[in-house]
Amino acid sequence: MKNKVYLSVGSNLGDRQANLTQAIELLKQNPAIQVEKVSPIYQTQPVGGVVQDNFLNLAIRLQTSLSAHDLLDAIHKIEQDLRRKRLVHWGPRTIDLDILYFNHETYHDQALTIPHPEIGNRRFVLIPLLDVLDDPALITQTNQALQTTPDKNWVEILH
Ligand SMILES: Nc1ncnc2c1ncn2[C@@H]1O[C@H](COP(=O)(O)OP(=O)(O)OP(=O)(O)O)[C@@H](O)[C@H]1O
Ligand SMILES: Nc1nc2c(c(=O)[nH]1)N=C(CO)CN2
Repeated sequence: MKNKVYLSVGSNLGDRQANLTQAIELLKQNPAIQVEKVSPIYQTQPVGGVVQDNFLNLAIRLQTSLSAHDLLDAIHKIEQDLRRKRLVHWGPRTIDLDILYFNHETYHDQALTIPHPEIGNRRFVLIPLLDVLDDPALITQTNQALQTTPDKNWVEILH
């Protein structure tokens, strides 16, 4: 059985664009994952009060035969892979992958909260997500969230 999943991906350290590209490549190399659509890359103002460099963010729509928890494990491996590689060659790099939606299922346990609780508070999630959504109900919900979100941080498409 295939599961439809939306991910949010972000990087704000090192070669941010290469980090995003490598994360997508590693997802594609997993035979249990089919990447269906990748949003454009957006440059985004850091959210959360920590003084740090601007992020690059994107969203992904994929199909997978993995369970939500197995997908989380796969995502953690990708994060570790990229961090480890960068530690060796170029010093620390960051990549973060969050599961936004997994079908229409809800998870709330020690490892996973789905839908991701911060979706509505993050323009850097909502705007790329709109580029990859193909579910009319989620498109309506996401457009509404974009209009009502308290987040005022800028998000600009990267040229
Ligand atoms: N929907 C989800 N997607 C990814 N990780 C999740 C999710 N729900 C819970 N987690 C847990 O969050 C942990 C990762 O936390 P992390 O330090 O990356 O949070 P963060 O990226 O700083 O914050 P945020 O999740 O708000 O973006 C993972 O180990 C995972 O168990
Ligand atoms: N713009 C932006 N801000 C953030 C991001 C991110 O991906 N983009 N991720 C965070 C921790 O997950 C905290 N703040």
